[in-house]
Amino acid sequence: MDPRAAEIFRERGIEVHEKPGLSPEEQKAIIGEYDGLAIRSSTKVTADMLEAATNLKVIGRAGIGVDNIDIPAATAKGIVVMNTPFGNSITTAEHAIALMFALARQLPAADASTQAGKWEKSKFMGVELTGKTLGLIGAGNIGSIVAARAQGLKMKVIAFDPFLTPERAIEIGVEKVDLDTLLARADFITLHTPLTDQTRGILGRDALSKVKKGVRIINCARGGLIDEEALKEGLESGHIAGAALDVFATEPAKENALFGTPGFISTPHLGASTTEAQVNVAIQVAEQMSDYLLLGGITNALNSPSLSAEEAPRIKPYMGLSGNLGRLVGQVLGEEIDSIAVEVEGAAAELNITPISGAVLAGLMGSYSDSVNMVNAPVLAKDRGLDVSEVRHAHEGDYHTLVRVTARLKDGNKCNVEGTLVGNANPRLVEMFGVGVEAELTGPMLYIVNEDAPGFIGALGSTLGDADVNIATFALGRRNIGGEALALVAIDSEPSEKLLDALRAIRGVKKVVALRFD
Ligand SMILES: NC(=O)c1ccc[n+]([C@@H]2O[C@H](COP(=O)([O-])OP(=O)(O)OC[C@H]3O[C@@H](n4cnc5c(N)ncnc54)[C@H](O)[C@@H]3O)[C@@H](O)[C@H]2O)c1
Ligand SMILES: O=C(O)[C@H](O)COP(=O)(O)O
Repeated sequence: MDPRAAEIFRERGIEVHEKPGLSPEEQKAIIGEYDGLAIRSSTKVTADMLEAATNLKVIGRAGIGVDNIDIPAATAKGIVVMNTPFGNSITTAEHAIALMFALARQLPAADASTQAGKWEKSKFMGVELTGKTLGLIGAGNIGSIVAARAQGLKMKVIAFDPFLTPERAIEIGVEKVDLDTLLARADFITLHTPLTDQTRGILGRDALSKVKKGVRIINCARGGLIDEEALKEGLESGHIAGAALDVFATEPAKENALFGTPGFISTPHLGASTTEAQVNVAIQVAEQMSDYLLLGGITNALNSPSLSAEEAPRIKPYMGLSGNLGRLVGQVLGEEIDSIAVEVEGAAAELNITPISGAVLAGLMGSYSDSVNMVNAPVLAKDRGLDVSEVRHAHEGDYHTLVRVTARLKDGNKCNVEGTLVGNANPRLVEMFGVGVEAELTGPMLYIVNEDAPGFIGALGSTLGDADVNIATFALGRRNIGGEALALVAIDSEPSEKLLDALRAIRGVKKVVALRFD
């Protein structure tokens, strides 16, 4: 990785250890010490390695492809995975074009022959690119840059990409076609898709049997996209005139069946290897990871919503409020919850709602599992079949800003809690289950539901006093005189089971739940 990455981490006050060339076992042995991991393509981040990553918060890929990272395993551990999706795209597109020229004019073989003193002028007859058809498989960032360069070379560009909209195809000047049409028409084929379960082997034996005779194939994306054995057979039979691979099914490719095949050209995964691209991705990955570790800003994450470093400080107090509202609902209603709605009102409606609902979920799911955060909470919630919806109300109600969490229970009933920020900074519960009650949710607390009758507060005070438990704050609310009342009592020490039983035995008490907040 370019040294600028380490410089940026250090400039921002983050200690950096550079550890090139470690074996997977050595990586696993030390990963537990680190908050962040910055990598290129050769580091494999497996579920096994992540098991030992007890402090890891973020993985930064200085590059585009993330097929070397087990993202579901990282997500399950609450680790953000980021890449730098644009930093090396021009460089990689240029490499694809370079390989296309190299194939058209057999440059590597001609160079080797000339330097060997052979002067084989008649052997190296080439083909022109002008007027030829280039087939793009994948027309995203890199594919569209390749298209623009190829159009400059007067090539006709056709593209197979199921996610390419007709409007975008017009914008980048390519004809959208299906894969079979591309295989039948293209004089040159270049691959620019990620390696996924859908794209693995996209140029397999069957597809390679359908290509136009004399086609030349370029792969600067990922090795697993092409069946290398079938490609070799196609080159040997002469049906395929040439192939240039920058990437291989197994890397480093120190041995490969394709080596030495006529018409075959290779480079050692150099697509992103220019000074400019490496500086770009190093700067981006270090800035993004530092923003996350120091400010909570999230950019280019593959498993978490974005949150700019500028917005993160404005959202931060809401995260505390929302996390505690989720925690309150989770601790009181627990397994009864069927779905959750997160509503924001007033000033909160101007903010990005996704991290707010993520914090609610993290608080709620934290009452069922350990090590829950915004990254893994949505996955854990989905696993439990918990539906989550988000609603934004621009109008201001009784409070200038409000977050409301409504839990729909399995029996169909709905319960809601609401909170605001006092002075835009201090989280405060303002309503619980339809009862107005103002409380700061902090530390150990007791939630008590009782019949509104004289004597309850005295009995509660003496029961806590007898157990030597000090009351920090006390919030009360009731539905109506003599009806159901609720109390939220912050206490200075954790309540024992014996104390909870004693509280439950007070006359008129219907429910006592011990709560814990950050
Ligand atoms: N050789 C290198 O050094 C190098 C450098 C950078 C990137 N890469 C590889 O290039 C890939 C593409 O990068 P990008 O920035 O263009 O990504 P991108 O996400 O911008 O574009 C990928 C395109 O592939 C399309 N796609 C997805 N599934 C497809 C399918 N089944 N069939 C056809 N098209 C499909 C997507 O719709 C998208 O348009 C990366 O994922 C990475 O693996 C390699
Ligand atoms: O996906 C990418 O960005 C490229 O494959 C670059 O990989 P590298 O980090 O090995 O240059």
